[in-house]
Amino acid sequence: MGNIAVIGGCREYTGAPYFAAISALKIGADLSHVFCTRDAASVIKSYSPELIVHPILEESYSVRDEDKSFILENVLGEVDKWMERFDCLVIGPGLGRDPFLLDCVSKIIKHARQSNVPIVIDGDGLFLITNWLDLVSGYHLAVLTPNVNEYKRLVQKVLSCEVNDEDAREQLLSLAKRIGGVTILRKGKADLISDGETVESVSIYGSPRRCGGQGDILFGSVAIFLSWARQIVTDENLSISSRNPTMLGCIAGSTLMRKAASLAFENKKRSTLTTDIIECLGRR
Ligand SMILES: NC(=O)C1=CN([C@@H]2O[C@H](COP(=O)(O)OP(=O)(O)OC[C@H]3O[C@@H](n4cnc5c(N)ncnc54)[C@H](O)[C@@H]3O)[C@@H](O)[C@H]2O)[C@@H](O)CC1
Ligand SMILES: Nc1ncnc2c1ncn2[C@@H]1O[C@H](COP(=O)(O)OP(=O)(O)OP(=O)(O)O)[C@@H](O)[C@H]1O
Ligand SMILES: [Mg+2]
Repeated sequence: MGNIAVIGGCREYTGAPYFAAISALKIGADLSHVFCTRDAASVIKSYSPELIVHPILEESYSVRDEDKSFILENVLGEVDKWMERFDCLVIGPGLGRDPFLLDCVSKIIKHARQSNVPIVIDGDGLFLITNWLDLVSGYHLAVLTPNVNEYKRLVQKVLSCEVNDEDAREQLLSLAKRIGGVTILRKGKADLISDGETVESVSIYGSPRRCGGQGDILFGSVAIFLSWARQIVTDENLSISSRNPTMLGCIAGSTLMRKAASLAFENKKRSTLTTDIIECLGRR
């Protein structure tokens, strides 16, 4: 039922990549890998024996200038060894913004694209692509999942204007079109999703609580649902829909995340945490 790889996790953030990877696993993925920095790896491993953790990324502070190209090659070699086994790459949870690290990640995105592996990008991955749009522009298997701030930065950069909530659907449609038909899931009170062709909205009741990490559950979920939707759409015998698999993945991920958050809130009220929501992913 799919293998997912999360590229993220550095000295500051170890929760975000864990939330994304464990969510994919709990929803039904066979394996979840995490590619992170050395500092983050043993912390992430200690949260769960279920995850496969690769401590291969490096931040500038731990690398001498003369070693950078060698390390870059090494990182790419390690990720490439696994690339063909991945059904989706999840890029950005807790990645941080170190320039050398982001340089490595942009090369990983290029390789994933060459191999036709879908990529879901969030958090610091969005910071990277907002500055280097060519990395995803025109790639139909790319999904961006911006929160309120990340969306604002994307709109300013790509459309050279401010966010227009009066005409939210039209603006999202033109944004997705301008980035060459990538799929964008704009998170908020209602989640709006567009691939530049159509716009869908998911507004089932979620949770009034906003604990950090809910976005990470969401895009771990989108990754696994998108890989299933892609199999269904491409397998003639299973064909139940001609819809864009990235749109289907976003709709399913958003619906499940909101439902799980509402179940968790019924129980834990204001003290609901991301781990409580993850516990509800498999509930009915
Ligand atoms: N435990 C962890 O390790 C976590 C790490 N995270 C990582 O932290 C880094 C920064 O992510 P952030 O999510 O802080 O991104 P940003 O730095 O863009 O901050 C988003 C802020 O906007 C606020 N916000 C959300 N919806 C809003 C609305 N409708 N109106 C007004 N404010 C709103 C949020 O409360 C948050 O403070 C990323 O690398 C991310 O992956 C987060 O995913 C949270 C959990
Ligand atoms: N006002 C809201 N009401 C209900 N659900 C919401 C609201 N805002 C966001 N959500 C839901 O919470 C999930 C995460 O969105 P959010 O905007 O919190 O992302 P984020 O800031 O990236 O989160 P994170 O803290 O994990 O980085 C989305 O699935 C979205 O549907
Ligand atoms: Mg986020």
